[in-house]
Order: sequence, then C-alpha cells, then structure tokens
Amino acid sequence: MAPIRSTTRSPAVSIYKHDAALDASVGKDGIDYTRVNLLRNTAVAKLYEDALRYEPGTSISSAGALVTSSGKKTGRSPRDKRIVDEETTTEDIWWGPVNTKLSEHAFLINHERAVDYLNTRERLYVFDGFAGWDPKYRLKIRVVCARAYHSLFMHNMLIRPTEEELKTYGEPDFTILNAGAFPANRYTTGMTSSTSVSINFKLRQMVILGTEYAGEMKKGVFTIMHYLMPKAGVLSLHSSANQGLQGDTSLFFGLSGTGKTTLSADPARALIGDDEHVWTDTGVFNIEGGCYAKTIDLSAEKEPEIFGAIRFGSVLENVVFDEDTRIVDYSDKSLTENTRCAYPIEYIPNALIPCIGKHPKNIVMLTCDAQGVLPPVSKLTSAQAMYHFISGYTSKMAGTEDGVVEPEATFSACFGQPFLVLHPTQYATMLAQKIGEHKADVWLINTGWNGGAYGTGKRIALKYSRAIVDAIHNGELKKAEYVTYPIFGLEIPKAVTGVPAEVLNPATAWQGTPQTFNATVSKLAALFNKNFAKYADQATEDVIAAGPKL
Ligand SMILES: Nc1ncnc2c1ncn2[C@@H]1O[C@H](COP(=O)(O)OP(=O)(O)OP(=O)(O)O)[C@@H](O)[C@H]1O
Ligand SMILES: O=C([O-])CC(=O)C(=O)O
Ligand SMILES: [Ca+2]
Ligand SMILES: [Mn+2]
Repeated sequence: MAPIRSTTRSPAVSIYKHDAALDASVGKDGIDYTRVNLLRNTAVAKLYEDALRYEPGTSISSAGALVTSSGKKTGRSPRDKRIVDEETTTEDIWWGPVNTKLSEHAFLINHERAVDYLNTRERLYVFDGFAGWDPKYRLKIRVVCARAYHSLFMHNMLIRPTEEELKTYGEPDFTILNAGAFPANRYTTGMTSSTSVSINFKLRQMVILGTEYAGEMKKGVFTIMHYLMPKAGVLSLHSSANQGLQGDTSLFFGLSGTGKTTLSADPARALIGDDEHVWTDTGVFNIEGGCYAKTIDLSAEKEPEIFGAIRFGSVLENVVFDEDTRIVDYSDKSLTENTRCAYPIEYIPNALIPCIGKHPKNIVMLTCDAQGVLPPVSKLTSAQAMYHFISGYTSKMAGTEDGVVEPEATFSACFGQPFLVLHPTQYATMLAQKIGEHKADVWLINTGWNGGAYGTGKRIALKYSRAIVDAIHNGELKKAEYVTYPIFGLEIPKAVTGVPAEVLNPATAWQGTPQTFNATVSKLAALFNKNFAKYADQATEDVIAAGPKL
C-alpha cells in the first residue's frame, strides 16, 4: 500500500487567516485573549519575521531554516519537573524517581508568575493544535508563549488544524503557558532552582519558567499523553514508527539519541512518526505532527531525508553557521552537542498522512551501549522483551539533559523513564498483552559502541544498523541461524547481509584482551541485575529469569 496523503490537512507551512471574533474571549487560564498583538495560529512567514526582529541570536540558514538560540538551557531539565499532587492524581502517579510532588498552591504561584509575564509582553503568540492523529483520542493543545520561535516550534510539532478545525476549535483540553525567558521564584515552596516545568492535571495546564529549551513543550505533551492514554485503555510509547509497502508496521523504542528518528527515516518505508506513539485496539497512531531530529554530525550522505527536511519553516536550534555563507556546520558542538531541528512531518518525503498505522509486526528496542558488549542485534523471547523493556538499559547521550557531558550508563524504564507518569509495570503489562495478541517479533539493536567501550571502541556504523533493520524487514533475520550469547542469553544471528560477521558478536568484535571483555560483560550484567532487583517483586518468574546470569 502506497503512502496516502489526505487533502484535508493544512499545508505544512500554514497560511492561517486571523479571526478576531474567535480570539475575543478571556480564557480561564488567566491569559487576556482580548489584548492587542495577540497572534493566534500565525503564518510561518510572520513568525520568521518576528523571531528575526525581536529575538537576538536568530538568523536564516542557507537552506532557509530559522536558526534560533534556546539560550542558557540547550537540553531538558528533568530535575526541575513537577506534577501537582491533588485528589485526582495523588493515588495514580508514580511518585519518586521522576515525578516530584508540587502543591496546588505552589503551582498557582508559578502560574501567576507566568501569566503576569505573558500578559505584559508586547506580543503574545497562541498556537492551537492537536496531539494524536486518531480523532477518538486526540487532545486539543493550546500553547501560549512570548517567543515566535516557541510558537513556530509547536506549530511544527503539534498536528496543525485545518482552517475549518480552527474555526470550531473551542476551548482547549490542555494549555501550555511557556514563560521560559522568565525565571521561577526560587523561594516558592518546592522549587530547587529558577527553572520550573510543572503540570497540573486537574486544571489541565502546564507552566514553564526559567528554560527556553523548546523540547520541554513537546515532552510536556508526551507526559500528558503518558497519563491520559493508559487511563483511556491505550498504550503510549516513546517510539518511532514506520510502515512497509505491504502495510507492515514497525516500532522503534529507545531513549534519547538511540536512533528512533534516524532509523525510522527509511526511503523504503513510510514514516508514521519519529518519537511518540499510541498503540490502540485498531493500530498505532502518532501523537505529533512533526519530527525533532538531532543534527550533530548530520550529513546529506548518511541521513538524506532528515537533511532535506531542513528548509523554510524548519526550526534549527543552537547550531553554528558560517557568517558569510550561512551554511550550517553540523559538526560544531560549541553551543551544545544536542543541536536539533524541528520540522513538520510532511517534510519527510514518504510520510504517511494521516499518521496512523496497523498493529506492529516488528518491534525494535534500541539501546546505545557505551560498554560495547551488547550485540548489534539479537532476537528476543517474549520474556526477554519484557525484561529489556522494563530495564530500559542505554546510555544517556551528551546534552539532551542538562549536565550530561559524555555517554552515561543508565536504566530508563520503558526506554523513556523521564516521561513516565504511572509505574513502569503498568506500561509493560499493556505492552506484553499487545505483543502476545498481535504476535509481533521483538529485536534488540545496539546502536552504540562496538569493538570496545566508549573511549576505545567506536559507535557502530549507521550503515550496519540500517542493514540490520533491512534484514528484519525483508524477513532475512527471522530465518537466520542463531548462536546464544553467554551470560546475557541473547540469540545472535550468525550472519546479516551487509554487516561483517565478526561485528555481530561482541566477543569477536572486541579489540582489547579477552580479560577486559569478560570483565566488561560481567560489570554490565551486574548493573542489569542490580537495577532489576527493584522490579523483582512485581515481575513474573520467566521475566526475572530472562535477565543476565553471572
Ligand atoms: N548506528 C547508528 N544508529 C543510529 N544512529 C546513529 C548510529 N551511529 C550514529 N548515530 C547518530 O545517533 C543519533 C541518533 O539520534 P536520533 O535523533 O535518531 O535519536 P532519537 O532516538 O530519535 O532521540 P530523541 O528521543 O532524543 O529524539 C543521530 O545523530 C545519528 O546520526
Ligand atoms: O525531549 C527532547 O529534548 C528530545 C527527545 O525527544 C528526548 O529527549 O527524548
Ligand atoms: Ca528523535
Ligand atoms: Mn524523544
């Protein structure tokens, strides 16, 4: 089935007309919608002009993208994220490692601070969009912000309403107030810095203070969906998704920087989405209307679809360019290693619009192992799939989170712990049920180090990871011969077309001594076991047994 394009969607570069009557209301959120210079669903060209005129550090790249600066914060601030503890959330939320309680009163102080800041700006931008391509589950998300850059970012990342949908939009389901240029008051109870990202599920509002990193907004929407979707009986996932010509869907799970965006952009397959999906009783839908690609070391040769998506309308963050030519130097890490580009999904040539696919046939769990001891690919049993989903082992890549400067081993439950709202086992239970019901094959792909750990080995070549993904899709791997990888008990294929055989087995790929290899395997296995101990009382025997054996 060839990708279908709907004609009802608005063009990726919108040309909305202003509708004064619709804007003339004061919302419950404290924002004065009757004010002058309220720019609602503003045309992309106008957002460009405003960003260039009013926001220092803004330029146009040689390709036509809007080059912006997110200021001091160039990655998310997970330690400053809060969820309001109130009667609707107190029993539900997985309080602890990622979800920190905030009182209703403290939220109101943050909220008032944001509202006062936003209402006193010269100009205020409002973008009304949708999260979720399936009309049954979609949420109306309003983004109110003071920077044209932020409005353009969410114009690209949310699903853009048609003129008709905008006319009948009504009240939003959730509002994001982004006052990121203005700090939180550090003396507000519960604040530990001048950065604050807080979500109030009862009031259906999110408030951002003290960070202008735009990723907070898109991951705020994801956090909201990670709470509301499981409550609605469907499974939200930190994954990309694409579809083959026969309509076979693949999901790619993975923490930040593991390759969801890179590997889902595949010329042979239609892109459903690059980062956030929901698996329902009828298939998989994308939450977003755009993609947010890492651009560090980006090249037209290695990642042509993404490179080509960087053009008029795209938002390019924290990159360095040549003063004369305006050509971006994607190898420049001087501002951050987490350079990014946000573009509408239609900018990827074979995007599937509407972004809804069938039930997944293949599920790929991406890990970026900086120890260099996990195989480039292995086939997982259903117990192993659960074990690895709950473990979520990978390395945090430099820059995506504040303070991370080199790959750091981490266990991020469900391959997206920073965005989980409920306990990991709730998502895992739903996933196990869905994999069983739809008989999906599950694969673990290490897109990280090979031949040695970070510092001695090197990251596995993208062309090898792509060849592995191709071998999954064309059925080669399902039929391959396997050997069992000791300790981890993973099944490694003996051969994959396009990948040297010695690379496939970490033991033969290892450039150091067998002693250092064995020690590294044991060290990583011990880390897995230590991490999984905290889930042992909630996991079944076969899942516990699917972990490494020392
Ligand atoms: N073997 C490989 N496979 C995949 N990506 C690789 C590989 N080697 C290097 N890379 C690079 O790693 C990065 C993967 O980032 P990508 O944007 O795909 O992450 P992501 O999983 O989408 O993360 P996020 O959730 O933060 O958006 C890209 O910069 C890509 O060029
Ligand atoms: O949130 C971001 O900055 C980018 C992203 O997708 C992630 O980290 O998973
Ligand atoms: Ca991505
Ligand atoms: Mn992500």
